[in-house]
Amino acid sequence: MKHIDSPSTPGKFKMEKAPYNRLRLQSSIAKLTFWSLVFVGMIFVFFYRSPSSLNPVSSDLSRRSLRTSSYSGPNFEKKVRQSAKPRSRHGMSVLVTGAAGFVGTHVSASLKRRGDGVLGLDNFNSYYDPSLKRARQTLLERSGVYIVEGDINDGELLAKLFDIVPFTHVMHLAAQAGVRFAMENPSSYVHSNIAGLVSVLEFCKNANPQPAIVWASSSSVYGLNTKVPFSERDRTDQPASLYAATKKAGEEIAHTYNHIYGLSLTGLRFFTVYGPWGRPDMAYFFFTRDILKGKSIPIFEAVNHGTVARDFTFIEDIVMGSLAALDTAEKSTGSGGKKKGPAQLRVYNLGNTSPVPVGDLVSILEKLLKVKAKRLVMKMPRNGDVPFTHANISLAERELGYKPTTDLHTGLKKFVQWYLSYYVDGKKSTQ
Ligand SMILES: O=C(O)[C@H]1O[C@H](OP(=O)(O)OP(=O)(O)OC[C@H]2O[C@@H](n3ccc(=O)[nH]c3=O)[C@H](O)[C@@H]2O)[C@H](O)[C@@H](O)[C@@H]1O
Repeated sequence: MKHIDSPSTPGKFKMEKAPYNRLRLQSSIAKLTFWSLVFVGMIFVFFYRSPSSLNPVSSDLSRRSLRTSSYSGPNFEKKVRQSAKPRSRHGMSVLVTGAAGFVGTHVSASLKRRGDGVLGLDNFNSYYDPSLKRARQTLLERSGVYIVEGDINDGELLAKLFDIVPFTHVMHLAAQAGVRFAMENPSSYVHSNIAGLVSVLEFCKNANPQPAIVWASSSSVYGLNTKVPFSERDRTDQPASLYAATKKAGEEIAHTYNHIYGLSLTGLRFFTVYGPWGRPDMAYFFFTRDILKGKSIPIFEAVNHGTVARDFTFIEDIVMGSLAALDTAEKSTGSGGKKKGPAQLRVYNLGNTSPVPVGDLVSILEKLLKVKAKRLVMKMPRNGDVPFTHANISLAERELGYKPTTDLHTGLKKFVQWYLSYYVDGKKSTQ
């Protein structure tokens, strides 16, 4: 019995008599078959049905390959090609990152309207109400702009898009925005504004032909500077928030990619952009919501009851400046990741050059909404805000023909009209 129980014991098997041996052999084959089936079954269960928590790496890979599979196929490629195709041979083919964002939507629509090809990319994150981003997407789709849903850090996806389309330009607007949120979620700023920028530049540098890149920097890079108006020649080494620090880092990274790889790079320092389809995290937007709801609104003041002011800039002026930056961008000089000669490297202020105190912004909103605001004046919290911004725009005027034409009252009137039709008449939730 002992031998039957241990059939594989070497040496002892030879000692058995012949009929008994045959019986043992049959029994061994049956057992071997049984255990082989069990083993194969276990392998199947392990690889195909294991819960993701058991193997995070492989589950992440399989998730990614599932996602990537929705980025392939003739239908996907056709939509991408069609959207990115300019109307005429001389038009641009622009990849707009952050296309479902506030500035991204307006820039994409304007480019498409004038005949350029536009492909959008956006991850539709939930930093603010994603349904607003979806509504912007619907708007763009109606005008023929397709937005691919994906992240700028997804190398496989970027490779695919650059494979399908030889973009002439990249308008890089995807970013983690907002000055104060950086204290709540610092890593999201590093992920989007630094790692994400590098990811985009890596693909641009390797592309053949290399596109010219225009991207969103920020007025916040002037940080704690006191000399006004802020000029591009001023120092930018004292940021007041992590947001500002990541935008400043972006400008240095742009220098590096221009220097090593010959990428044509233009950074636009936007000054507190506002307008229809804007961002609900910005003061003018949630002040409007809260005034209408009868809620009090916190109005910050600087030390010694000093006024806090912003160079609020209307979205249509920003769009004009952004398109002018694309139109005047020279070609990148590199090819296949190698620099062939010096390339353009530019930075411009896009502001309105007339700062308005936040209290005055509230007064304009009160008139437009015909509702008195419950003002709660308070000391500016130490959360990354700066007391004032004021752009010197002479460089953009000279080189881009940039000339803002909308004052705060006119711009807010357009915003309020949109807000009322979207949220009140359209019965959308304000959250
Ligand atoms: O120009 C820029 O670079 C930046 O402009 C805005 O940042 P910010 O100017 O701080 O815009 P808001 O957050 O809308 O604040 C506008 C003004 O309202 C003030 N504020 C804000 C919030 C609040 O509760 N109360 C209040 O008085 C702020 O101090 C600021 O002076 C954007 O949020 C940034 O993403 C952008 O990069």
